[in-house]
Amino acid sequence: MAAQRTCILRSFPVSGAQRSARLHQTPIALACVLRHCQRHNSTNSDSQRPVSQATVPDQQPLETSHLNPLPDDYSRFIFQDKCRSTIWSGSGGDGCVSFLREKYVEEGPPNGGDGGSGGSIYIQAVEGLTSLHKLARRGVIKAGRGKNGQGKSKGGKRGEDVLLQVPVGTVVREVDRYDPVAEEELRQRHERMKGSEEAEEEQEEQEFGITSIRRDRWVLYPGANPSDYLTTVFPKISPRRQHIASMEPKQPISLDLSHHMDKPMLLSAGGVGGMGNPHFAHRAMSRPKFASRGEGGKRLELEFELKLLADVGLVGKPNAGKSTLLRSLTNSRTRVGNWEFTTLEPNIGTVVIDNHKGRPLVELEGRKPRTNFTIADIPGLVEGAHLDRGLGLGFLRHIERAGILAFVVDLSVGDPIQGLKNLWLELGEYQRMREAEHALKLEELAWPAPVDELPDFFSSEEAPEPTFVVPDTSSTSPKQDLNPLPELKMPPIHTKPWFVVATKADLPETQEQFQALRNYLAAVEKGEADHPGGLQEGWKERVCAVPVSAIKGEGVARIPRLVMELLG
Ligand SMILES: Nc1nc2c(ncn2[C@@H]2O[C@H](COP(=O)(O)OP(=O)(O)OP(=O)(O)O)[C@@H](O)[C@H]2O)c(=O)[nH]1
Ligand SMILES: [Mg+2]
Repeated sequence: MAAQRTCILRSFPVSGAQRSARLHQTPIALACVLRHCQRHNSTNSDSQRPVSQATVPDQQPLETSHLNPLPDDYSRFIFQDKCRSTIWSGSGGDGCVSFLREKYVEEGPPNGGDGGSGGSIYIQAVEGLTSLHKLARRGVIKAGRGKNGQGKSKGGKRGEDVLLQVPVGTVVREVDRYDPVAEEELRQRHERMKGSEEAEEEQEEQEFGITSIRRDRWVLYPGANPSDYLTTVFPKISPRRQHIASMEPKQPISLDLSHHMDKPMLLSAGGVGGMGNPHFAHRAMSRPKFASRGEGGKRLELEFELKLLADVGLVGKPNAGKSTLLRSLTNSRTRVGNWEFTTLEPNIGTVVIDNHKGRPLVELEGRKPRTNFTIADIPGLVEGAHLDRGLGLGFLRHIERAGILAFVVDLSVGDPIQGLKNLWLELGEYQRMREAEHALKLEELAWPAPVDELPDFFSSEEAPEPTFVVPDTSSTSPKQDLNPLPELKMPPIHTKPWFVVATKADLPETQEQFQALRNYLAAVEKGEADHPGGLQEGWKERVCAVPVSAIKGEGVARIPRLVMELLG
C-alpha cells in the first residue's frame, strides 16, 4: 500500500486527483481516485498509444487533435464550490484633538480633523468566474482602516474598500457576526433601562470598566494622564454608522447571486470615523480637550456555496464522451481520456452562436437575443450513484439550475434506452433526496427558539427594537450552523426540457442502437411509452436524440440550434 501511495505521488503530479481527494474525502471517492491513477498509469505505460485506439479496435487510430487529445493535453481547472471566509470591514480613524496656533493667538479655537471612515466590503457576481478557490485562499479578508484626523482641520483618509468577486450562482449565507456599533447601542440601551441611579452606582462599582469603555470611545489631548479619563466630563454620544450602512443586506445575510451584477453590492459598511474636538465645543467649554474615536469595523463570518449556472447540463455515464462533446461544442480544454472518471470536477464551456459577427443567429421571442449559451460537464454517474457509488450524486447540484438537460449516451456500449432509464433513475433519487432535505430544513425552522437564549433584559416590559438584537458573538453557536441555505426557486428536475445526445455514432454497429433509441423517444413523445424516469408529469413535449461523433466533430452543429429552440 505504501508503495502504491508513493507511486501515486510520483506519477500523478498534475494534482487533479489530489485535489479531488481533498474535495471528496470519502473512502469511495478515494477508491475512485486510486482507480483513476491506476488507469492513468496504465495509459502512461503505453504512453504513445493514441487515446482512441482502445475505443476503435478495428479501425485506424484517429489522429490526435483538439477533440482527440493526448491525456496530458488539457488545461488545469482549479475548482472549489464551497468555502467559509471571515470578513472585517475597516474601523473608522480617530478624531483629532488640536488647537489653532498662530502668532499673537495664545489660545486658538479647536481645529482637530475628523477621522476617515473605514473601508467597506462589497460583493459582485461576475460571469466568467467558475470557482470559489480565489476567495477561499484569501482566508480572513480585511478592509482598510480609516486614517486619524489631523490638526488644521484635516480629515483622515478613508480606508481601502474590498471587492469580493464571485461566480454567478453563488449563495452567500451568514454564519456569525460581531458588530461593535450594535453592541454599544445595546449597552447604552441597557443602561437607560436600568435607570440613572442604578447606573451611577454601577459606575462607581466598575470604575475600571468605565475607564476602559471611555478609553475605547474617546481620545484625550496628548500628554493627558490616564486618570483624566475619569475626571473629564464627556458628552453623551450615541454610536454612529456610515450613511451607506442602510444599503447593507438584511441580517442575517442570505443572498442568492444568480445574475451577473453590473455594480457591486454593499455587504458590510466600514465604521464611521471619529469626530475631531471642534464638534464638542460649546459656550461652556470652548476648548474641549478630547475627540471621539472611530467606530470599530464589523466582523462577518460568511459561507459561500457555488452552484454552477449553465444553460445546459450534460448528464451521462463515465466514459460516455461528455467532455469530448464539450470540447467539440466549445473552446473548452477539459480533460478527455479513455477511462472512467476522467472528469473529477465540473467544467463549464461557452458555445458562441453569433460567429463573432455581432449578429445573433437565433432571436428569441420577447427576449434579448442570445449570442451564446453555457454548458456544464460534470463527472459521470454510475449505476447506484445515489448509494454513493462512483463519485455519488453530489455533482448533480451543479446542473440542478441548468435550463436544459442533455443526456449523453454511448451507442457503442450496451442498450442506450436502458442507459437513459438508469440516468433518469439516478436523477429521480437525487430529486427525492433534495425534497427530503428541504422538508427537514422546514421542520428545523418550525422549532421555536428556546427562550433562555434571549438576554435577560429582553424579558422586561419594553420590547427590543429588531436592529439592536445582536446574536451572541462570543462564540459561533452550533444552532446557527444548522440554518439552512436560502431555498432556491428552481423547478423540479423532471420538468426541465431535455434531449439525448447519442455519441460515438462513428463506431460500427451503432446504427441499430440509434434507431431503437429514436423509436423509443418518439413513442415517449406521443405518450405511447412511459417517461424514461417513470414520471407521469415529466417533460416529454419535444424529446429527441441527436446522433453525433464528437471525436470527429460530426453532427454536433445541430445541438446549438436545438438548445436555442428549447431555451426560447
Ligand atoms: N469513437 C469515438 N470515441 C469517442 C467519441 N467521443 C468520445 N470518445 C472517446 O471516449 C473516451 C471517453 O471520452 P470522455 O469525453 O473523456 O468521456 P466522459 O464522458 O467525459 O468520461 P468521464 O469524464 O470519465 O465521465 C475518450 O477516449 C474519447 O476519445 C466519439 O464520438 N467517437
Ligand atoms: Mg469527462
